[in-house]
Amino acid sequence: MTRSPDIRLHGVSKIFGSSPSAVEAVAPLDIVLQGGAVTAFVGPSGCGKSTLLRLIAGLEVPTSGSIAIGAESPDDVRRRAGLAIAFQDAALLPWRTVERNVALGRKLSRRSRDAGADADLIRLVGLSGFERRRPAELSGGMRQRAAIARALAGGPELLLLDEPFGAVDELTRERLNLELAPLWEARGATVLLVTHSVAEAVRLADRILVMSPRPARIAADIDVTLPHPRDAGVLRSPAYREACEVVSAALRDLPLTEDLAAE
Ligand SMILES: Nc1ncnc2c1ncn2[C@@H]1O[C@H](COP(=O)(O)OP(=O)(O)OP(=O)(O)O)[C@@H](O)[C@H]1O
Repeated sequence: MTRSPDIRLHGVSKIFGSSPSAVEAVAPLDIVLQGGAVTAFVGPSGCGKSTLLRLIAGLEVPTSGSIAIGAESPDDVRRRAGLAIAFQDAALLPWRTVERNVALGRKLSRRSRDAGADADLIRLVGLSGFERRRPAELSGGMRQRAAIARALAGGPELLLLDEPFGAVDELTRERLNLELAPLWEARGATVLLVTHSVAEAVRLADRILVMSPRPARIAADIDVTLPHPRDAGVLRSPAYREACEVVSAALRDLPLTEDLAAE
């Protein structure tokens, strides 16, 4: 198994629109995100987390700076289907059934995996029996789970998850957290996760970047050294509670707005 390459952001910023109504979403950022690791981004609503993920996916163009995934640009990686995205709004193709959406994820990646693996993924995300349903016939949480199965079906080296479990009930979310992690770990994939849940970030991530209010800057950079798999035993440990407290404290320490920070 070859480890996925590091992602390097050099002076990356994003400003939407132009003066006087310009919105600075991301302040110039220099970061290296380790290949093969899970990095979680947490921070206040609207601080620029999704924009950062969209920049790394090549779906937005930085206003300044550059992004490299190994020796490639995000566009190169996206074009050869080396990255997969599961965003909040679960963009499935509405005219395709669950199984055909998942199969598309596999086919686009041009990797030779058999269709049986798709069925395993559909079962894993709890959608057995719903293979022939179209997105409109599913609940919001089911659509999110189908989107995750589709994202994983291509065996991407870079997986971008933006609040992927937002509409999923707590029990299913816990099960997915536990069962999906081994899939990307086995493939050595790099995972970037945006989440509003501190518990989920600590459960899944090797590193947590706490983002400041807009424009996004890195307010805290926290390594999570808990062992994998992070099963019920780990979740009951004092070390897990301690890690959650460190992240919560970093969030509590954030200024309410950028203006307050400057005062
Ligand atoms: N296409 C766009 N055009 C103009 N402004 C945008 C665009 N996309 C995002 N923004 C603005 O950039 C800022 C950051 O948005 P972003 O979606 O990245 O935040 P977020 O941290 O992911 O928020 P949330 O946690 O609520 O999903 C917001 O003020 C948003 O209104």
